[in-house]
Amino acid sequence: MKIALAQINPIVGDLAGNTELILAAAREAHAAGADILLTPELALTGYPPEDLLLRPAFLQQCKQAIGRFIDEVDGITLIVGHPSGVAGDEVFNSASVICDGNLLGRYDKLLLPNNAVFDEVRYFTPGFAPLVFEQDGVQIGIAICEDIWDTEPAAAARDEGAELLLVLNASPFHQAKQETRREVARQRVEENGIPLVYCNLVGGQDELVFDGHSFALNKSGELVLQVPAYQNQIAYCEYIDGDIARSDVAADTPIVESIYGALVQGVKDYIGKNRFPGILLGLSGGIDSALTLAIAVDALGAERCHAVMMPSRYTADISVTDSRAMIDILGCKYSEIEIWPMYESMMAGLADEFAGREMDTTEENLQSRIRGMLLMSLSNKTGKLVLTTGNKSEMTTGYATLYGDMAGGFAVLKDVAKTMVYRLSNWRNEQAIANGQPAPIPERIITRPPSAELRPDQKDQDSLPEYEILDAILAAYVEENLSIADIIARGYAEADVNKVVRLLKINEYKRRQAPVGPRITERSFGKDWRMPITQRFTL
Ligand SMILES: Nc1ncnc2c1ncn2[C@@H]1O[C@H](COP(=O)(O)OP(=O)(O)OC[C@H]2O[C@@H]([n+]3cccc(C(=O)O)c3)[C@H](O)[C@@H]2O)[C@@H](O)[C@H]1O
Ligand SMILES: Nc1ncnc2c1ncn2[C@@H]1O[C@H](COP(=O)(O)OP(=O)(O)OP(=O)(O)O)[C@@H](O)[C@H]1O
Ligand SMILES: NC(=O)CC[C@H](N)C(=O)O
Repeated sequence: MKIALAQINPIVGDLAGNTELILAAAREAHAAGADILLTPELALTGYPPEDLLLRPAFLQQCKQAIGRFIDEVDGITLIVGHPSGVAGDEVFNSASVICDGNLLGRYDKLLLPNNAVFDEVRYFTPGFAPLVFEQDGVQIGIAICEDIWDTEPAAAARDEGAELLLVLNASPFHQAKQETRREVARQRVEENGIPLVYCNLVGGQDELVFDGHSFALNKSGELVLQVPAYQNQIAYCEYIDGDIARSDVAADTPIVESIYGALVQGVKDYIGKNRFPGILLGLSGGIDSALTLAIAVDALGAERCHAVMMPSRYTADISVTDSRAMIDILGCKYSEIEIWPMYESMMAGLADEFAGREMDTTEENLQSRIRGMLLMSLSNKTGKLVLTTGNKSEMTTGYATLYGDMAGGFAVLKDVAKTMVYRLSNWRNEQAIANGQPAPIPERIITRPPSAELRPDQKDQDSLPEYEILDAILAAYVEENLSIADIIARGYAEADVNKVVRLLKINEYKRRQAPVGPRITERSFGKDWRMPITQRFTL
């Protein structure tokens, strides 16, 4: 029995397009001799459909699409993920088994994740029974994503006679997630002694990135199929003599490469699925905007990227030289716009109001806001989306200007700490050199000390702890959820920990106004960070 896994990239809410995508996958898999086509979780709607699930018309159309699968899928058993039910009543997260004009059965997801980025209890009623169906004399059980993260659903399917478990998934990426998934799946295989096939989505959806990385484990728990990350493709494995035979096992993707891939996929799909002609960004000669541009060019091609250098009196000559050098390598559209005349004009307009007051961050922020305004004006005129460049360390400490460098539509590095910005930049350069291409990020952009260049001789580290320390404290507090005391007990200076946590707390309002950006860690400042802005808890 040949099983096809559709590692596809549906668009949330595009029921007609996704239906065609699934039908095309069924035709392709059938032509390749497959007996079964397994799709990802909620393949019909894309994942997560969020409050679309509350709209009666949406669920009604999902039902019609299932009718089309029943009418049109031919010669292959389709296992398709979709919502079922009636809005306002019971709605299930389901998988239908469809073959040659018949609906052989419907499975409803038993375990609904409601942690981290998941909200399934808001939308779905849990199912209550396993589904096991027969194909070519083999008893096949079904599970949907979270179902395999606990023991019972797989055991229930095995108790019903399943000899093989097929799992539909919408499992978003974060650092090292693939190892975790495989380990979870391996435990189910070990407990039940049956092989498992895991089909995951690929693609970006707002802040989530699905890396694909579909796989199969044989009954000994060995990896016998692994589909490469971020590839939109149909993969195949064979169930022979009671087990899955070894087929193509793609090598694991190293962490830095997998994060870079997630950022590229996130940008590509946000821009592509929202139909923007391209992107704009402010290129400063610093590492954050340089890395953001490299990612954008990899995602969209140089011709869809427009970098704008906006020097001021405080911009070092090397910032302009290095920006031009980067553009020479990447070949994207580039403009230079002097901001000092605008700054002086704004300051003249404010002179009476500011009379007798010292210079402070107001003037720094004004430069940032002029740049933000120029980029947004170019966006309005050209239809291109502005990418913001702030990283997670800056989003933690509030080291960014509202309506200034935070102005834009998609925050590429929002979940990438500054230390990871360096690792990604170095990796991208090394990868280019290894492929015989010029390194996209000029070396000096990586080696010079970071500066906002908003006043003379400014360096980020004048006002922030060293990034190594800042990022470690940030990861401990945000991702590991440790208390201030726990982090100090790890050996960090009390003053540093207190400073970082204080900055984190007082800047919640800024994060709430920030654009979405791809999630790459176990806890990003997105759906999985829901802190009150107005609050008094201090530990
Ligand atoms: N709780 C609250 N809820 C809602 N709004 C609140 C608020 N607290 C202040 N605000 C508002 O926010 C304003 C302060 O925020 P904002 O105007 O952004 O300004 P602010 O946070 O005071 O300053 C921005 C900081 O970011 C640094 N920066 C700027 C640009 C680029 C970079 C870089 O390296 O990338 C760094 C800059 O050097 C400065 O330290 C207040 O004036 C007030 O209007
Ligand atoms: N001279 C400039 N020209 C164009 N854009 C700029 C300029 N200066 C700052 N920006 C924009 O504002 C963002 C914030 O940059 P800033 O230089 O203040 O700090 P940063 O966080 O160190 O970023 P980077 O590493 O990109 O310089 C930059 O990434 C860039 O998009
Ligand atoms: N969609 C789901 O049920 C995903 C939940 C699962 N824990 C995962 O992240 O892979």
